[in-house]
Amino acid sequence: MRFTHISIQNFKPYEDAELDLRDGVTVIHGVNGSGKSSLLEACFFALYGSKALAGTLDDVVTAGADDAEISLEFVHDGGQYRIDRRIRISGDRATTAKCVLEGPDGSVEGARDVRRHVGSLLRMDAEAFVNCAYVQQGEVNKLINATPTQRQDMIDDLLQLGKLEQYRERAGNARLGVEDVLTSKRSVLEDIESQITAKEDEDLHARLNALESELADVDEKIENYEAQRDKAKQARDAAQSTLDEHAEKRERLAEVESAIDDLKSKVAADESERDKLTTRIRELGDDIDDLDRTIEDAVEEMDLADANVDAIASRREALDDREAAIRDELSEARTRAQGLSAQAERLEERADELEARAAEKREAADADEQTAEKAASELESVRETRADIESSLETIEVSFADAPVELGDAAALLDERRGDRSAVRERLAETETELKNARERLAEAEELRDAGKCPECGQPVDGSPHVDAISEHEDAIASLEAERDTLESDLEALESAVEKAEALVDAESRADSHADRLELADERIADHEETVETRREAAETKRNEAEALETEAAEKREAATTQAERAAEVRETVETLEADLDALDARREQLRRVESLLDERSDAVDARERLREKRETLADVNRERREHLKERQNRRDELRETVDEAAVEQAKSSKEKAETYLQRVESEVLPDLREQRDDLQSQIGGVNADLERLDELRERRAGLAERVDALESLHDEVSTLESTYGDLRAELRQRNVEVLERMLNETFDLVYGNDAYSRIRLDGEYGLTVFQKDGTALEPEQLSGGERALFNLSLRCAIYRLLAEGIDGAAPLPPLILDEPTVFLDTGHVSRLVDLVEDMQNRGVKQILIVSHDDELVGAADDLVRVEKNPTTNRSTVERTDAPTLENALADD
Ligand SMILES: Nc1ncnc2c1ncn2[C@@H]1O[C@H](COP(=O)(O)OP(=O)(O)OP(=O)(O)O)[C@@H](O)[C@H]1O
Ligand SMILES: [Zn+2]
Repeated sequence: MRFTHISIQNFKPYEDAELDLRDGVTVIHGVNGSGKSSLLEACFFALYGSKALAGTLDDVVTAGADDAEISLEFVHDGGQYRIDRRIRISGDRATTAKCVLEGPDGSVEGARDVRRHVGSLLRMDAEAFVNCAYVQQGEVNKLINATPTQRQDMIDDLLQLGKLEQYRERAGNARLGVEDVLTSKRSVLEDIESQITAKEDEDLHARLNALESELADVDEKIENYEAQRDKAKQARDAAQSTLDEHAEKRERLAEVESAIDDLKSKVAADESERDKLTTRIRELGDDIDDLDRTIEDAVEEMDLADANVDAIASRREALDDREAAIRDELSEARTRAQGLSAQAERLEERADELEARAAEKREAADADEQTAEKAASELESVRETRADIESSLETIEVSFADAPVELGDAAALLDERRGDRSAVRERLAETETELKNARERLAEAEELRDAGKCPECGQPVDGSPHVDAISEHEDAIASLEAERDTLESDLEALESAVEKAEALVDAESRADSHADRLELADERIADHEETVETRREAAETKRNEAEALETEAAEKREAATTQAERAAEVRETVETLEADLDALDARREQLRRVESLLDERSDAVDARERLREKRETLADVNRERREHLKERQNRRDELRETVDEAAVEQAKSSKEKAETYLQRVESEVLPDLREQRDDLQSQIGGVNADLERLDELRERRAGLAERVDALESLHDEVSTLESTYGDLRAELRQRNVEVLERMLNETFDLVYGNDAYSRIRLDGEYGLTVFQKDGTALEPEQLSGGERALFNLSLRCAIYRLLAEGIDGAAPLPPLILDEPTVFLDTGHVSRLVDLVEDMQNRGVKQILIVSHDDELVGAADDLVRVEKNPTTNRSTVERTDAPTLENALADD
């Protein structure tokens, strides 16, 4: 098997990488962390999916990417294969979104099916792949530290020796199964044999014979008893029929006798009934005679033409006619009485009404009269008042007789007087002022004169031009004083004149008011006079009207009395007519009585006729009965003669005997015997069943014995098979161990090339021991780090070689993959490693993939692949560089 192409997207540090892989040694190199191991992991993951991962699916998808795709192409056993996987992150989990394996036989889909298919194709699962072909980085001690059992399991598994163990186990299980069946069959066989022995000891045939002869005896007895029983039954039945016959006869006799009694009593009953009927008929005859007499009296009393229906009917018709006439008259009289009563009532009402109106009139007249009286008395007092006013007015007129003015001019006089007075007052005030001024001027002049100065101009004067002036002044004063006095007396006179005028004005105004009042009084007098007159007249008229009304009322009342009297008369007529009607009813009642008497009579006659018929019928019936009676009595006598009491007694006793016998045989003897028979039969059945069972057991024993023999030989075969598988595996393992030990020593010699150790031993239990030159043994763990790395590589290569030589034909091995094998190695040992790789190639390993940055290994490569990581994007790329020739290598140096 060889990888041919790997293509990855978003796988770990790779964004998008592709690489063709060829035969021979491919070395993948690059700096730490550039993505070398990831490239190998991608191949491994492509084959086995999540089983190839230490971590989870999420780890393979480039951080931040949504999905990763891996596609691996390889050739295997001459066929072309391709696996495509796509991992998608959905949510926070990664899932396999696509997984398809395409091969020459079609395609397989789904992660699980693809993994299984790859497992069976390569004959190894993910773990076996790691153990055999893929030496992962830093796993130097894995095989060394493993326990021998783990190693054994691992190598057995790789070499498919596990299958033999499986077969051996299956054979073992089969052996155990056979043993189980064999044991149970043997115990069944033993059980059956002991059952057979027990049955044989019972001597079943002798028992069967004894039981059968006993059964024959019992059967015979039963037959005898049954025959006896049948005879007894016949005897019992014969007696019974004799008894039944007699019983029937007696019954019939009793029937006849009771029929006779019955007839006799019926005859007697009917005879007494006939007697009763005769009495009743006679009584009815008497009743009819009585009725005839009563009817005759009534007819006579009522003066009826005849005592029959027609006479009664014609009389009833006459009565009806009479009644109709009376009723007509009555209804007329009632109407009239009613009319008259109503008239009387209406007249009374009218009289009442008229009287009431007369009373009203009288009341109104009284009221008028009163009003008139009141007006008359008021008229009187108004007249007195008027006289008073008149006299007051006269007094005032008298007071004007010596007045300067006429009545009516007082106001003008007062105005004149007041005008005069104010003129005088003015002149008086002026005069007084003039007087005052004159006096002042006199005083000044006198002063100046006394001071010798001109009293007029103030100039000093000697004596007198101006003495005259003083006297002038004194004259003026005197005249003024005189004028003033006159004015003052004038004023006084005028004052009194004004007062007088004022009194006149006052009197004049009083005279006016008296005149007004006088006018008013006159008006009132007129009013009152009119009232007195009209009211008195009205009262008179009303009284006259009242009188007239009262007269009319009296007339109406008289008429009412007349009509009421007439109504009473008519009512008397009504009563008479009603009495006539009652009399008619009484006549009718009498008619009905005669009618009912006639009915009663005819009923009685009918009844008497019916009773006579009945009596006749009874007589006929009794005649017939007597004949029957005679017949029955003859029959009874015949029956009495046939009854035989002695035969009945004998039949009774023989029936009793037969029944006692039957009772005993049927309820005791026969059931006992039958029980015995049933018991015997079931015993016989049991013995027969036992015999059958014995035959059956014998048959089964033969079958079982055969089966046990077969199982025993099968058990032997399976045991042989089991041990064969065990032996085969041990043998094969031993052979493998020997080969592996040889290859391990060869490889270790090749890579180590040191004389320190003589050899490595791999014992049958896969224990590993290293021997030093001096023969001392060392555990592999005791080796140095580098030695252990070499030892591990040797062991891995040995296993790979063993497998390659062992099974390569069946399933070509995958490429040998070494991840960083040089880690612990010094330069010398790196060249040894190169030798090992060449050796492996020479031994036919087609494809070897090595991750390394060691120059020497790089130099040994057929193909060189360079892995680089972009420091800024952190994305890895892969590229194939030319295979380094020696010159290239030297040139690089
Ligand atoms: N899921 C991932 N997404 C992105 N980068 C990843 C992821 N997983 C691993 N890496 C990166 O891949 C690199 C590891 O690659 P790898 O182990 O293949 O390197 P290497 O070349 O084998 O290194 P060394 O020489 O040290 O063995 C690391 O730098 C790591 O950061
Ligand atoms: Zn003078």
